[in-house]
Formats: sequence, structure tokens, C-alpha cells
Amino acid sequence: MTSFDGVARRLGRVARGVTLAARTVVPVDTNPVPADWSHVTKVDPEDAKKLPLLYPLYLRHTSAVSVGGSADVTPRNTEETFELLGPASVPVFHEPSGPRHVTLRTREQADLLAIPEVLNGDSEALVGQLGEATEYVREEMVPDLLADRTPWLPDFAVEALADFATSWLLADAIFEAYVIQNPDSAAAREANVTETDLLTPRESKQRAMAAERHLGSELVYLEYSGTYGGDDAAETLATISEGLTWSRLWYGGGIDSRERATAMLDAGADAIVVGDAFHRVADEEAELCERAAEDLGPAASASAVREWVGENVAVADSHAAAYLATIPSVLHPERVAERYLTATVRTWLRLRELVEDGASVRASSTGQSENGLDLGRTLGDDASDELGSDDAELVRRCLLALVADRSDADGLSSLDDVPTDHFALSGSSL
Ligand SMILES: CC(C)=CCC/C(C)=C/CC/C(C)=C/CC/C(C)=C/COP(=O)(O)OP(=O)(O)O
Ligand SMILES: O=P(O)(O)OC[C@@H](O)CO
Repeated sequence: MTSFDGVARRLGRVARGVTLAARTVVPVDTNPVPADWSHVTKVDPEDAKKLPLLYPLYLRHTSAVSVGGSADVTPRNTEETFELLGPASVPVFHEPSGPRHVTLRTREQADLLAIPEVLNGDSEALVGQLGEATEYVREEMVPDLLADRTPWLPDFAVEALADFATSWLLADAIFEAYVIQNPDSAAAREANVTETDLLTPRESKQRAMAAERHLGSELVYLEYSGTYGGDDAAETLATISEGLTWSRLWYGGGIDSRERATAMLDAGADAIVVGDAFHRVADEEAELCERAAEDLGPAASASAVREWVGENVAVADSHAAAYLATIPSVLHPERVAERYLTATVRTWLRLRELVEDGASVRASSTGQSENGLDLGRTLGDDASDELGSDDAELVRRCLLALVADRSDADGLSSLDDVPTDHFALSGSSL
């Protein structure tokens, strides 16, 4: 027995050596966070943060979407956000800020689970919350899953499987080592980061090096949430990146222009994270569509809508253009913004037309509308042609659900799970 244990220990050491060699000396990239992700859009599930009506159009340009936020996030609004984002063609990962934000449903929908550990907060934010989460997974989430899916398993097998599944969930997750540098943010309050906890560039680098080597953090995240870190952040990114060989380095906070995005990428960030600038697109369009609905009739022609947008919207100063400008691969953000804002107004007017006509919109078992939701006609061909088939189906479902909310609709129970409250326009009358 002892000798078997000895062999197992030696094998374990060899495996650790191979893993370390792959992270350092061998020229392969074993980090599960793709190196080519350079732009991440953070979608906050909290009820006050909304989505643009045609969100898959905007999100098709970002490398990945992160679902998470620090305030007013609940299991319900997190699951609803995944209902909308999970089926989209862009990779979606989950960044919980509390143990119970992770549910069986969010695990099914998310491509990755990214768990925050704060390097300059209190011990709760480094390991306390993770401890609570591990207990919850081992003693509630996994046993509930096993009871549901494998009720015939004997108790001893349930125990062993629950141990394995809990460890697997953590082994399969990625860990994000946060350095929070804006004490005025919700994330700082959550992690108990105060003015005295802010780090110098050198201290940030030292903790990042420890996170890579000791905690195995796939990601180091310099977080200025809500405010732009400017030159201080650039210096910190440059210093941290000198110390990292394997972990990715991300920057988030106040990115709302091409200049800010490129400044942080040039300073050494592998990716920038954009949150508020995306949600502002939704707030802006709600106001815009309400104005358009007052000026234009529901049956306004495509050219009338284009003209109205040209005359009434300062596209260069719009939040749509600002968000798109944060994505370096979007070469002409203003042009793209004009196309998307026009498509949004067209869509909104078309939905009003459908509701006004008292259209009984039906969804067939495949989710196809039988009445009037041809996307080319609704969004305009140029915008609808940009959507792949999964995104097109998702947009169609969301639009049908918004109409169904306001009409006598038969056969629409398949749309009940579309959480339309998450659109900024859900508060506007159709
Ligand atoms: C393993 C399971 C089931 C769950 C993990 C649960 C854990 C450990 C959560 C970590 C909670 C934590 C340490 C939070 C600290 C604050 C933080 C970094 C929040 C992330 O906030 P952002 O999403 O950046 O927030 P804002 O965009 O609102 O600023
Ligand atoms: O909302 P903003 O300021 O873009 O910040 C993004 C992200 O770092 C928040 O976690």
C-alpha cells in the first residue's frame, strides 16, 4: 500500500513538472483564456443595466462577453442574462460576485466560469467567498443535480461523485486575480479595498507574480471600474507585464474611446474590458426610438428612417459610436454606429406597426414567426445580413417576445422564457 502511495506521489511530481515546463520553458500556450481575446464586453445582470434591442449586432465585434457585476446581482437576473446571451455566437463567460450567482442553469449556459480573487482586499475577497462557494457547490448544488439526474445511485457513490464534481468545477474554472485601484467603485466596496490598499506598480507586479505561480491565476485583472486609470494604469500594466509569463493581463475601467482602448493595450494589457460604455448604448437608443416614434409613423419607409437619423442624431457623439470605437478591429465606428442606430429605429417602428395592427404573431415549434418578422424587412438588409443564423434566430425570438408582451398572442408560450425586461426599450410603449 505504502509503495503504491509512493509511486502515486512520484507520478504527481512528474505531472506537476510537466505542467510547469509547459507554462515556462516549452513554447506552447496552455492558458485556457484565448491569447487572441483583446476586447471583452462586460454585461451587468443588475436590473438597472439594460441591453440594446439588437445586442447581437454590437456584440459580434467583441472577443467575448463577461456576465457579472458587483451590485444588485441575483441568481434570477443572472440566469435571465444568460437566457439572452448564452445562445449568441460570441463566447460568454460568467464572472460571479457571490457564491449563489452560480446555478445549474448558468453552468449550462456559460462557456467558462471565471472566479474573482482580490489581491488587495480583505481575506473574504481573497478566499472567504471562495470557501463559502465551495461548500455550497459540494453540499447543495452538486447533490441537487445528482438527486435529479441519477436518483438510483447508492449513497457512497453519490458522495464520491459529489467530491469529484466539486473539484472538477473548480479545476475547470479560471481564476482572476484582481488588483482593484478605484476605491470609489462597487467592486472596491465589495472587496473592502480602501485608499490605503491601493498598490504601487511594483507591488502590483509582485502580487501578480505570486498569483501566477502560487494561485495559478489564468488572469490578472487591473480594475478601475467606472473610472479611467490613465497614465498610472498604463505604468502599472507595463510593470505587471514584465513579471508575467503565463497569465493573461486585462484592464477594465472607463474605456469609452479608441484612444483609451489603444493606450491600455499598448501599455501591456492583453485585453481591455468595457462595461458602462456598452450599457449606455441601450439607454441612448430608448430615448432615440421614443423620439423617432413621435416624428415618424409606424409605416415610415426605410429611406425616411435613414433621413431622420441623419438629421436628428449626432452619430459621431453617440454612445453607439463610442462603444464601437473601443473595439480596434472596427475600422469605421461611426459608419457602423449609423447603420445600427438606423436598424434599431426601423425595428422599433416595425414592432409598433405589428402591435398597432393587432397582429396575432405566432411562433411555430421551430421558433420561426409566421407573421411579419422577416428580419431583412425589419432591420434592413444591410444590418440583417451581418447576423449569422444563430444570432438572427436570437434577435427574431427577442423581437417576437416584445410584441407578444403587448398583443393577444396565441402559441407563444415558447417565448415565455425570453426576459424582455432586460431591454432598455421594454419600458417604452409599443
Ligand atoms: C465557485 C462558485 C460557485 C462561485 C464563486 C463565488 C466567488 C468566489 C465570488 C467572488 C466574489 C468576490 C471576491 C468579489 C469581489 C468583488 C469583485 C471583483 C467583483 C467583480 O466585479 P465587477 O464585475 O468587476 O464589478 P463592476 O463591473 O460592478 O465594478
Ligand atoms: O464599466 P467600466 O468602467 O467600463 O469598467 C469595466 C469593468 O472593468 C468593470 O468590471
